[in-house]
Amino acid sequence: MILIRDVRLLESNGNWDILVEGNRIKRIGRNLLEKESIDKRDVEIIDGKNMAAIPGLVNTHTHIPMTIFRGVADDIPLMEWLNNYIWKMESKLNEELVYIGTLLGTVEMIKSGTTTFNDMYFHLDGIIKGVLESGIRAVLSYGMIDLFDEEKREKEIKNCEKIVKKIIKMDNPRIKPAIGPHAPYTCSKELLTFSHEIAREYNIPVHIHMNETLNEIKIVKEKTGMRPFEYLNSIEFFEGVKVIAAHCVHLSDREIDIIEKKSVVVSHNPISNLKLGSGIAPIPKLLEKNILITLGTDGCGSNNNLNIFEEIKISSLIHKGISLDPTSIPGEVSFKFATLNGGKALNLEVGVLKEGYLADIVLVDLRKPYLIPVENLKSHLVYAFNGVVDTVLIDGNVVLRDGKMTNIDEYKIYEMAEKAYSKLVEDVDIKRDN
Ligand SMILES: C[C@H]1O[C@@H](n2cnc3c(N)ncnc32)[C@H](O)[C@@H]1O
Ligand SMILES: [Zn+2]
Repeated sequence: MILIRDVRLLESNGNWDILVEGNRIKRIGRNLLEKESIDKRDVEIIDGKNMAAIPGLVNTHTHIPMTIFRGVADDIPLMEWLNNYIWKMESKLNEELVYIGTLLGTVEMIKSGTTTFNDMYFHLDGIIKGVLESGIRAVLSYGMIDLFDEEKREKEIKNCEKIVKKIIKMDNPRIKPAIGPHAPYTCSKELLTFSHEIAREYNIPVHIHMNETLNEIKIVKEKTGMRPFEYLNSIEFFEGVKVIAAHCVHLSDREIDIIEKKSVVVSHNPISNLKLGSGIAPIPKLLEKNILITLGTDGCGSNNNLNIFEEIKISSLIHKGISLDPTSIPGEVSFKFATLNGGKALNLEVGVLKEGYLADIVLVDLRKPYLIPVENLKSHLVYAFNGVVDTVLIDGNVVLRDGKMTNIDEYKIYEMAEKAYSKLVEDVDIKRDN
């Protein structure tokens, strides 16, 4: 058991104790050591004085191994970015490079309070290894791209089935499977239909890029005569499955109706959308409907970090700015995007500090200048905090203590990641500035 003592909570005044048993929150109360007559020899005590406890944050859209692509290709449009840089470098990836990129990404996420991420990428064995070692929680999908080629499609389908079965067989509480058709402009109708069917068969979510840029909408319209959400709806893509749609930047009213009617979950990635010049998703409009909004960072090639606190802040400020309405997207709402809503989106009992929920808990040290006056802590976590957290529990295990990873050597990972990066760029002929 672990007892976090004397810690501040966001939703109630004063200090509290949180008792963790196994991988769940057993009790939240006061003087639990006495009340629950816990034998001191059976419990690890964490001193929560001068700390606040918040639910571990949820990042609903990442490509975690892209940490080793960070900074390679800034300031260029999406299609050029994908074709001339990213997809070239990805063709050189292997399990080892992906494993290292994943480790770096999990360290970065845990140190900034993210305890669950929803990922779409390749070489899943490397990602799984990194997730297992780091102690983080993940929903993992194999990113499928067939570019409308039948031979590629068969390969993608085989890979997808293999990985879903492997993750399910692992039966690890911290790793869940999802189905990851990349996007309607890179996946054939058959591959999209396969994705829907297998997601339904295994009752697992679908994770897909949707309506990120005007260009891709034009491509889909030329191919199908419909806008992306209309096209997917026409092949019953949303029937009976939960779809997490990343981006959703350029939407028609009809598409917004489909999102609402089919309970599509939106992963709003404001920083990636800004950095790639894709646009700004109409979040205030979506909030008028019954639509679940969550937050994602996308990959480090288009952000360039995995600090979801930045998405919380900017997903509030940006909409105030473009609507000229400072009451738009209040801080409490954007904080919920990355906590309560993230847990709902992924069907995980995370994102709330509540008895019975999974023990994914983040402790923030309040003795920081930007968290004073502490009374307005809820506001600071949205508008002032830099995301550097102190202690993190995931699935009831302490993975970060006093800002240091407990179970992996972070400095060794930084070295490994530097080597991985040099290997990656030396094999690939991409023009680089320096
Ligand atoms: C899983 C696949 O998605 C690609 N990828 C990474 N970022 C984006 C983005 N913003 N939009 C579309 N695809 C992206 C990865 O580079 C990989 O090829
Ligand atoms: Zn993406």
